[in-house]
Amino acid sequence: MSMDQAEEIGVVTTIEPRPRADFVRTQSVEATARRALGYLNAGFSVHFRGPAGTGKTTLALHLAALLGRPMVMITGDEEMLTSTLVGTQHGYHFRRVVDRFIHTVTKTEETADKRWADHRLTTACREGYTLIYDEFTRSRPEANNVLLSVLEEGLLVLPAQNQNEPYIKVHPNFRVIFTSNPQEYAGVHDAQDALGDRIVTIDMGHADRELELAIAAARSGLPPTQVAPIVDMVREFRETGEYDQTPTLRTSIMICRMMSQERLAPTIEDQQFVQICMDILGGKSLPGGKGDNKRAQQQKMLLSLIEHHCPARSFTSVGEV
Ligand SMILES: Nc1ncnc2c1ncn2[C@@H]1O[C@H](COP(=O)(O)OP(=O)(O)OP(=O)(O)O)[C@@H](O)[C@H]1O
Repeated sequence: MSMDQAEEIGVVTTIEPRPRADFVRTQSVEATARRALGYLNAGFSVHFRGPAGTGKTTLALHLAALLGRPMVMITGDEEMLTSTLVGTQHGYHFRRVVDRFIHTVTKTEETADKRWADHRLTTACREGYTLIYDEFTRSRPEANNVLLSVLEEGLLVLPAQNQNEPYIKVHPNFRVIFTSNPQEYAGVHDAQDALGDRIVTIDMGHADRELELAIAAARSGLPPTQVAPIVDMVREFRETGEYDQTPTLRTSIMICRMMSQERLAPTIEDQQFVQICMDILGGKSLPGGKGDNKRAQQQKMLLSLIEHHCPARSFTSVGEV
């Protein structure tokens, strides 16, 4: 049964967040985490806003682990409705009464009631869980409006269909950690002013060199000396602006993990290493049309970046280090 199907019948799957063993804490990460935790402890919800691959979701999960409450997660999208967040009525509940006293008579009475099922927001508000609402600006503002009274008055107003319970009082431990990417151009709605006014927004930029290096080393298991040329190459590529899709932290992690798996040394002499870099870095640009030499120029630029940061014979293979 999928998570959505389970929710349809009123079972919300929660996660017990645990600190990740490979979570990297540099001074800059600690400083952002401390700031955000201060707001959360004061009863506010926070919003990490920044481009793709800047560590927003990872930090949100880390903070959820520090809050020590069960967690539910939602990812915003265009199809999101208030009922997807809050809950809905589903199926029929049948009741049958059979008259067993007079054997010759079978009296059957049937009633059918629609049943209400809480969805993730309602469960989190009721139980005081942490809600991570990833990419919340992909949802239409009308769907998110239900959060206004949750965050301001501490009341979750339930739809009229749920006649037994018009609203619930939000548990004092309930918090939301939002993330959004303002650079996405497709299917994103500006965060409504009213919602933005109720949450603390912290802007996240691309990781500094120290952080990118530490994350790429932690996620690949390679020593920092092996990771440094890759991180420097990706960072220089990022600065050129010569791509259609920004090479993020994930680009550094991918190349380093491939090096670790294939036991490759970061040198232009290694054909397999060069091919992996060309695949991963080259994929950041859209293919040019026939006769378009943009692609050829870009490949030349990438090769010279590789040569500059990973020159011949600068390293032995990973296995020999
Ligand atoms: N402090 C950290 N420690 C370890 N790994 C990290 C850390 N921050 C980010 N990462 C890693 O960097 C990558 C990008 O991070 P993450 O997915 O959190 O970014 P994001 O900003 O949420 O991206 P997107 O907007 O594309 O979802 C992931 O592989 C993540 O595991």
